[in-house]
This record gives sequence, C-alpha cells and structure tokens, in this order.
Amino acid sequence: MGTMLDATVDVPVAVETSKLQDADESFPGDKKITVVFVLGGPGSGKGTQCANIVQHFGFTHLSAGDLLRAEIKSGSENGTMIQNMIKEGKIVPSEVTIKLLQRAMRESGNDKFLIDGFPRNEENRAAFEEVTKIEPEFVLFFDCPEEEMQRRILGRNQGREDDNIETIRKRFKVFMESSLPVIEYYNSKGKVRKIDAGKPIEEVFEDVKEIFSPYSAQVA
Ligand SMILES: Nc1ncnc2c1ncn2[C@@H]1O[C@H](COP(=O)(O)OP(=O)(O)O)[C@@H](O)[C@H]1O
Ligand SMILES: Nc1ccn([C@@H]2O[C@H](COP(=O)(O)OP(=O)(O)O)[C@@H](O)[C@H]2O)c(=O)n1
Ligand SMILES: [Mg+2]
Repeated sequence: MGTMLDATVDVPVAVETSKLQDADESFPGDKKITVVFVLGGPGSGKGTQCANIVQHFGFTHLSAGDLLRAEIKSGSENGTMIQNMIKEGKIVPSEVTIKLLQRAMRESGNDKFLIDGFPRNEENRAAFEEVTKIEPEFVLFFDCPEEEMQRRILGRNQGREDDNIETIRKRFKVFMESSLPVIEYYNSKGKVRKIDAGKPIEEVFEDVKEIFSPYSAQVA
C-alpha cells in the first residue's frame, strides 16, 4: 500500500512502536508515519469528512474528542476530570490526549492518520511535537461560519453533554482564542489547506478529494 509520499516497506509492529516514541531516529527503510491534522470549529464537519476520507484514501481516523469520550466511558481514573472539562468546553491537558492518540495509532496497525480535533491549542501542538517528533504532512482546515456551525451542532443529536447552547458558546470562544492561533502557526509554515466548509457535505468532499488525491490508497 505505497503512496507517492511514503516509500513504505512493511516492518514489524515493534519497530513502529519505537518509531512513535523516537521518530527522529529514522533509518533507511523505516516506516514513515503520515499525519494530517483536521481542524475547524465545533460543528464544521470534521468528523463527517474524516469518515469520507477513510473510505477513499485508507487513512485511520482518530478523533481526539471521541477518544476522550471513550476514556470517560471506560471508567478511567481521569474520567471525571475529562467529563468536567468537556462540559465546560475546556481543553483537556495534552498529556492525557496524546497518550490516547499514541495508543490508538499503535493499535491501528496503519501508517496514515487523520487526527481530528487536535491540536486544539498551543500546549497540544508543542507537546505532540515534543513527545512524538511527528510533523503533520499538512493541516486540513474546515472554515465555516459560526451560525452554520451552531445550527449543525444543535441538530446533531448524538446525546453529547456539550452540545447545548451554553457550552457551544464557550467552545466557540475557545476555538477563536486557542485553536485559531494553532491554525495560524501552521499557516505561517505553508501547511494549511483551507476548505470552505459552509457548503453541502458532498460539495465539501469534492474539495477534500482534490487535496487528498496524491494519497490515494489505490496508487501502486
Ligand atoms: N457540509 C455540511 N452541511 C450540513 N450539515 C453537515 C455538514 N457537515 C456535517 N454536517 C452535520 O453537522 C453536524 C456536525 O458535523 P460533525 O462532522 O460532527 O462536525 P465536527 O466533528 O466538526 O464537530 C452533524 O450532524 C453532521 O451530520
Ligand atoms: N484536543 C482536544 C480535543 C477535544 N477536547 C475536548 O473534547 C470536546 C469535544 O471535542 P470534539 O472534537 O469531539 O468536538 P467537535 O469539534 O467535533 O464538535 C472539546 O470541546 C474539548 O472539551 C480536548 O480537550 N482536547
Ligand atoms: Mg467531531
């Protein structure tokens, strides 16, 4: 399953694991890990489009929010803290989120990841870089008007404790103050691929597909 951008050879899982901890000590033939960060405000359509990308391009979708919600459900010792932060629209300390992401990456057996909803602030960004040494291939940014995002979240019906108007307002504020600067940071490095996410799902995916075409899983 090679692509244009990763000269992939199959290596044992053990090598992959050490690579995650020490990705800068790569050697010829080592497995390259491709990470795309998928960012955008709450309700901009990150999860929806990631599901489409997975179908077409062979990536594994890791939603930081989904991993945190699963951690609450699992009854972990951090569960109550995570639940309280999500209810308030606050960003969970990166130490917790990065561990969940690393575990999910390891367990997937894949080498191409869409990391959805992460990094959401500077602390997330710097810690991920420090711990994993992974630089994202690019950042997919779903740009969507706030009133449209609000409408979508209120219609989402996933039973989420943070999908109420009071928490939604807090999440928008956190997005503007903490997450947009991360997008700006990557923009200054020329890594942001911005998508007009206010359009219907199929139209957004047309634009997404263009960006991902070099990563087609079908390319020999
Ligand atoms: N382009 C779109 N147009 C209309 N509704 C959308 C669009 N993309 C996603 N949705 C819907 O909006 C809600 C939020 O989408 P979701 O993918 O969960 O966003 P995010 O992960 O960014 O919060 C879902 O109910 C989804 O079905
Ligand atoms: N990197 C992250 C991602 C999510 N979260 C928490 O999880 C909540 C929901 O995130 P999400 O990505 O599932 O939300 P949406 O943007 O998909 O609506 C956020 O509001 C944060 O409280 C976090 O703390 N750190
Ligand atoms: Mg989501």
